[in-house]
Amino acid sequence: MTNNTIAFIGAGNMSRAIIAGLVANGYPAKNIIAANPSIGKLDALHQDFGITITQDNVAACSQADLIVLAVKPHFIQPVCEQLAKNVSLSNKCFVSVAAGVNIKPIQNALGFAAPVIRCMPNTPSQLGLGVSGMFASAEVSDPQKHLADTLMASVGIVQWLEAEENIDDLIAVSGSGPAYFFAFMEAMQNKAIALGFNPQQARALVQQTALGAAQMVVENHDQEISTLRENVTSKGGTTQQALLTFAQGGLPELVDKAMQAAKDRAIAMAKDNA
Ligand SMILES: NC(=O)C1=CN([C@@H]2O[C@H](COP(=O)(O)OP(=O)(O)OC[C@H]3O[C@@H](n4cnc5c(N)ncnc54)[C@H](OP(=O)(O)O)[C@@H]3O)[C@@H](O)[C@H]2O)C=CC1
Ligand SMILES: O=C(O)[C@@H]1CCC=N1
Repeated sequence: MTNNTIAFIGAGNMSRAIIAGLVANGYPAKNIIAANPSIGKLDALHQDFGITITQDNVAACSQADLIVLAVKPHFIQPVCEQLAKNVSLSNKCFVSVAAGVNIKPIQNALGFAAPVIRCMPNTPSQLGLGVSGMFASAEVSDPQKHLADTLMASVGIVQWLEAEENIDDLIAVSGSGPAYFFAFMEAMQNKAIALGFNPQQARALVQQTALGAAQMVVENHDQEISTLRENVTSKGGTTQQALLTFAQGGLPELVDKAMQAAKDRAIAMAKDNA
């Protein structure tokens, strides 16, 4: 498996996160190549992980077995058309991490029914704590699926999905999800500062509380999250008042609406990128 060459097209946040995980898990840096138009992020990847870098997508893909498409969604089509024109693509498998770009338009841009895997990771992948949803087109072989699984398992947990449309559901939960928690932490941090803590204290209080709460969920897997919440909530106490305020403000409905909006946006993007 580690003999396979993996090319990353686009050297931004997601590529960096996955490359960091791969190298940390012992994938040979000499078998990883990243391509990006500007040189700064490439230089950093070379220095930090020892991988091969190039500003030429075609050169990166020519030797690759697995090609990770990690550009913004609107660049997927032109990048695939460029590769189709200039690289012999038979026997190569594509992993697209782009939100809102379905397999069919990727295959259309590549000019044939290429093996394509949709993958929806998230940014905690850079710590090895990611979640990746994966869906493989019918053309993907078992060894290609295994290689893609190895790739993403190096940065977190992998969930193979039954239908491509489940990727849009997963984006709303775990793809965009880190930002929901960051937004909540930002709001808590702002109030902590308003209460008189300095910014460093406010951040320390909020981040350790978030980390502790998440770790409690992880370690108490036999308990419902609602039970952990109830354990904090003394009758007639402070937490109860805060939670009542959340409920009166419609927090559960708001979360429902926000996640639905993320899913709807993924579907709309897929129509634009069809
Ligand atoms: N960020 C996230 O939380 C998640 C992102 N995704 C998906 O991952 C993809 C990448 O996102 P992210 O890494 O955050 O984005 P970034 O903007 O960090 O990275 C995209 C990179 O693509 C490069 N690029 C632009 N045009 C080309 C091209 N023609 N050929 C090769 N490289 C090119 C850019 O280079 P330059 O800067 O030099 O222009 C940039 O470095 C998106 O499609 C997004 O939907 C999926 C899950 C989570
Ligand atoms: O916001 C986005 O579109 C991407 C996909 C999931 C996280 N970031």
